[in-house]
Amino acid sequence: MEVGMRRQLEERESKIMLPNQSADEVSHLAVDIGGSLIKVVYSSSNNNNEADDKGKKSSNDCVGIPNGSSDYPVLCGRLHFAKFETSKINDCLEFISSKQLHRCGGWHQEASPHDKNIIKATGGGAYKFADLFKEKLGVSLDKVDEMDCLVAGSNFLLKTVHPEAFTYIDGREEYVQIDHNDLYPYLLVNIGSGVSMIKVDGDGKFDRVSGTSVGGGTFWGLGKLLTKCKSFDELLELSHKGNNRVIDMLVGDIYGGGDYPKIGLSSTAIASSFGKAISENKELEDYGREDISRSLLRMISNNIGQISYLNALRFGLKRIFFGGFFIRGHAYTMDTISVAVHFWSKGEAKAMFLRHEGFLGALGAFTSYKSHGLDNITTH
Ligand SMILES: Nc1ncnc2c1ncn2[C@@H]1O[C@H](COP(=O)(O)OP(=O)(O)O)[C@@H](O)[C@H]1O
Ligand SMILES: CC(C)(COP(=O)(O)O)[C@@H](O)C(=O)NCCC(=O)O
Repeated sequence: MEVGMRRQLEERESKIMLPNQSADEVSHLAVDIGGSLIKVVYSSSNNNNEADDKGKKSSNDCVGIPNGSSDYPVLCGRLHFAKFETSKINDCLEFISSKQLHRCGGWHQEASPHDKNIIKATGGGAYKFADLFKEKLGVSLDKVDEMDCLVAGSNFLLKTVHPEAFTYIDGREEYVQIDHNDLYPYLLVNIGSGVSMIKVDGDGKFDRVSGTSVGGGTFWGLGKLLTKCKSFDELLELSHKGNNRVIDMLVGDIYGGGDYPKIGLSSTAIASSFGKAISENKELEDYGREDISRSLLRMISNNIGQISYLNALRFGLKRIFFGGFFIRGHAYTMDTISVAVHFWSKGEAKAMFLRHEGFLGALGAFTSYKSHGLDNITTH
C-alpha cells in the first residue's frame, strides 16, 4: 500500500510516547474544534510513583521539564490523539465522557475543584459549543487563540518530536533534520476547512500574513456535491484511481499537442482546471467520479501550493511547513503541493509536511497548560 494511503487509513486514535510511557491515568485534555473536525489530545501517565524493579521511583525518570521536577507525572506517559467530525460533536462528547477525560485536573493533587472543571479549547467551536460542553460534561472551555495554538503546536512538534517533518518528492517521504538554531523564520500553512498562512519568527512570534477560503472544506464540500461521496475518505480514495486529464484542459489541448516553452509550460501542464468540460457535450454524469475527484484535489492543492509560495516569496522564506487535516498524508495531495512549490520557486523553496498535520492547534492548546509545566515537555 502506498505510504500516503497507509497513513490515511490509520486508526482514529494514535499516540506520541512521552518518557517512561507506562500507565494510563488521564491527566490533561485539550480540544480544537474546527469547521470540519474536532481534534482531541490528551495525556495519560503513570501517576502511582511505585518503585520499579531496581527500587527506583518511576517518576524520577520523568525528565520532561528542565528542572527535572517530578511534580508533573504527566511527563511520564503518552499523548493520545483522536478526531471526530464537528457535525457529530455528540460522538466526541460521549468519547470524552466514556473515558472520563474531562476529569483531567485530577492528577494534580493541589488542583482546585475549579481547575478540574476547565479544559483548554481552541478553534471556532470553542466559542460555538462552549454551552454544550457545559451542559453535557459540566466543564468550561478555557479558550485559547487558534493562531497562537497553531504556531505553538507547530513549534512544539518541530522542536520536540523526531522525526516530524518530511518532504515528499517523486513518491518518497524523506525526513528532515530540524536544526533548532535555524528553524525560524518559516511559513506555516494550515489547510483546514479554510487556509491560514502564518509567518513564524519564534515562540509566540508570528504574523498571519495570508489565507484563502479555497481549502479542505472546499474539496470536501464541492467533491461531495459533484461525486455524491458519503465520506471524505471515499472521496480521497476515488482520487487515487482518477485521471484529471479527462476534465482538465491541458496546455497541449490548447496548443495542438505541443508545449509552450517560451513561458515554461509543458504540454501536460494544466492550463485550466475543469476546462475541458466547457467544450464537451457532456453532463456531470458522463464524467467518472474518480476523475472529478482527482481534478478537484489537484486544483485545490495546486492553488494552495502556489499561494503559499507567493507568500514565502513576499517575506523571503525558504521553508514552508504544511499542516491541517486536508493533507491526510495523502500521496497525491503532497505530491501536487510539492510540485507547485518547486515549480513556482524554481527549486528555491521547499514544501515540508508534518506527521501530526491536523493536530497542531490541539497540541498548541495542550501545551498552553503553562502553569502545569506542559509548555516545556519533551518526548521520546
Ligand atoms: N474524516 C474527515 N471528515 C471530514 N473532513 C476531513 C476528514 N479527514 C480529513 N478531512 C479534511 O480535513 C479538513 C479539515 O481539516 P482540519 O485541519 O481539521 O480543519 P478544521 O479545524 O477547519 O476542522 C476537511 O475540510 C477535509 O478537507
Ligand atoms: C477562519 C479560519 C481561521 C478557521 O480555521 P479552520 O476551522 O478552517 O481551521 C480559516 O478557515 C481561514 O483562515 N480561512 C480563510 C479565510 C481567509 O483568509 O480568506
